[in-house]
Amino acid sequence: MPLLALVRHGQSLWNHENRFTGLVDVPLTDKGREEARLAARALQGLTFDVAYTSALIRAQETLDIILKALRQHPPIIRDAALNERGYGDLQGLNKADAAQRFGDEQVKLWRRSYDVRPPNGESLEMTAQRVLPFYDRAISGDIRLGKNVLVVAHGNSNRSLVMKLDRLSGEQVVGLELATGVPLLYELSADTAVLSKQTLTP
Ligand SMILES: O=C(O)[C@@H](CO)OP(=O)(O)O
Repeated sequence: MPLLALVRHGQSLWNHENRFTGLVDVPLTDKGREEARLAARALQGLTFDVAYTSALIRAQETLDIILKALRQHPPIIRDAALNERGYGDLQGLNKADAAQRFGDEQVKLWRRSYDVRPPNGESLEMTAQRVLPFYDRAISGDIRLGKNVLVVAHGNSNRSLVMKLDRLSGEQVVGLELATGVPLLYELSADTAVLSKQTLTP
């Protein structure tokens, strides 16, 4: 049965600095590179036929480190559809400073609700509206061919995918947090139904 591994990139410079990142193209930290190596260790023993990542360097570098550690060279598809949610005017702000300025509740709504849009940015719903059509037209095609697929993307692009795969509602997705560099492994049927899910703790 085809496998789908979902990985959020390792710690980025702005994760480390606690800043809203979104579409800003920041690199990994040394800790992020180590998290990528640990993700590879957790994925050891699996063989991937194709890999997908975003157009952003933190996800691409995480994928490169994982594939190098696994000594695998599948075709890589890089697509902006898998980019992090655009955080609009919040990009670059420190998250704790933003909570002081706008209030904890407002910042939580911007960060975790399904349909509240940060100023000039994307809600999770808007992110899902570009991630899920890409899943349907590209990734699920590979799964239907029986391929094992590795996706290395971002907190909110992966939250969109998990919301679909786990059939979470807009209310349930509020509580979904994805750690950097911790693979989620789905076993799917050839018609892309989820058969099982596990978290591969490094
Ligand atoms: O800043 C961001 O782009 C994201 C991911 O790091 O943050 P959040 O946890 O608010 O979704």
